[in-house]
Order: sequence, then structure tokens, then C-alpha cells
Amino acid sequence: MSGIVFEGVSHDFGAERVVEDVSLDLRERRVGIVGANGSGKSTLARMINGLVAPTAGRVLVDGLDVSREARAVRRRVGFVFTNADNQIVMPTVREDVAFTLRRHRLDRADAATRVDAALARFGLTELADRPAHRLSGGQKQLLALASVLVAEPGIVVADEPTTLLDARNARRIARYFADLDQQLVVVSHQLELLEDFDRVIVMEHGRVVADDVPGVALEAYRTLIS
Ligand SMILES: Nc1ncnc2c1ncn2[C@@H]1O[C@H](COP(=O)(O)OP(=O)(O)OP(=O)(O)O)[C@@H](O)[C@H]1O
Repeated sequence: MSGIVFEGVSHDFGAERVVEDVSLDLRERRVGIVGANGSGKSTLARMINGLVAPTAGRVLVDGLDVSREARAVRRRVGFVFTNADNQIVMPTVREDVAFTLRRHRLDRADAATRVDAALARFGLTELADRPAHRLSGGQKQLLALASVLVAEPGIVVADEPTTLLDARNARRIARYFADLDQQLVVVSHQLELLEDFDRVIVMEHGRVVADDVPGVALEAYRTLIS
């Protein structure tokens, strides 16, 4: 059973219900999630790898219940945070990308080859020995993507991964996403990034209010916020 399944999922932060009875069966390769600020997109995305637990219902990843089998799920799901600073754990750019591979039991040469390839793919080769915390906001976003994707997780969830990128790097990421073999779930306010996705979910006040091919779903969202 591959894919991501939400079964009657709700989530409350204190007295506030921020996700309300969401049921989805996500098997498409590229799924976008859009919605106004505070509509519950990040909370929904975070439930895919157990960063947030459902208050009601359950989330399954490849048939595994995320609440019960969090470790196994986290090995399959790579999560790219909105705020890349949350993700930087090592002093330099190269070390940070390499850190993801520490559990992969690769020999040094294989690991170095993969790290170099990831750095090149995200335009970070020149910055490899720089202190990671001193990169610009956009460079940190590229680093966050490289650090997650170097491990080639089966599913990639990215929460607003292109907000700080210039047009050239945003196109670089869009092309990279288009070529990615893995399943990809992207939360974004940049609607053009999702235009050639397979499916787009529109959230409003914690509920799914549209769920369709991008042409239809994005139009519904534009109408909603206009
Ligand atoms: N840790 C938290 N504790 C309490 N409330 C929270 C927490 N995280 C989010 N919320 C609240 O839950 C609601 C949904 O937040 P969420 O981050 O899922 O929205 P979003 O659609 O991703 O918004 P944005 O587009 O602004 O990133 C908001 O009202 C927010 O204030």
C-alpha cells in the first residue's frame, strides 16, 4: 500500500480546531496544498511524518500508522521546513548535507559523491565550505532541500520551500521537482510552482474545500481569496 492516507483526521491546538475531518488518499506523484494563512496547511503536512499527531483519525504512510510507527515513517519521509534555520545542524554547508547520510552506512567515497552531486544540483558547490548559518535566507532554503534530498527519501514533503528564492533558483527547484521520481507534497503560496502538478488540495479553515487537477483547484482558490 503506497501513498499517504488521511482518515477522518482532525487536529486541535488547545481549544482551536485547525484541521477538521480531513480524508484524503494521496497517490499522485506531485501533490500541492494551497490555502490562506492559518488555514491548516502546515499542520496537515506535519502530520505526514508525525511532527504533529492527529487529535482524531489517523494518517497512514505506505500503510504504516504515523502515530504508531513514527521511526519507520520518518525513514521514508523527508521533510523540508519553511524556516531552513530549523534544519541546519552542522557548521558548514558540506557537513550539513553529509549529516543526513550518517545512518546510510555508505563508504566515504560513495557518501562524498552523493554529497557533491546534491551540492551541485542545488547550486551550492561554491558555498560548500562556508558556515551554514551565515548563508542568505534563499541559500539556506537550497541547503535545506539538498540536505533532505541527498538521502533520496521515498516521499518528500516541503513546506513553502521557495518563498525566499530568486526567480532563477525558483525555476531551478521547479525543474528539480518535475524530474523527481519520488512522491512529493508541497505546501506553497507560489501557485505557479504547482501549475503542472498532478493534484492540488485547497484548504480553508482546516477543511479541504477543493481537490482537483491544478487548473481547476487553483482557479477555485483564486476565486476564494479574491
Ligand atoms: N504550535 C502551535 N500552537 C498553537 N497554535 C498553532 C500552532 N501551530 C499552528 N497553530 C495555529 O493553527 C492554525 C493553522 O496553522 P498552520 O501553520 O497549519 O496554517 P498554514 O495554512 O500553514 O498557514 P501559513 O500559510 O500562514 O503558513 C493557525 O491558526 C495557527 O495559529
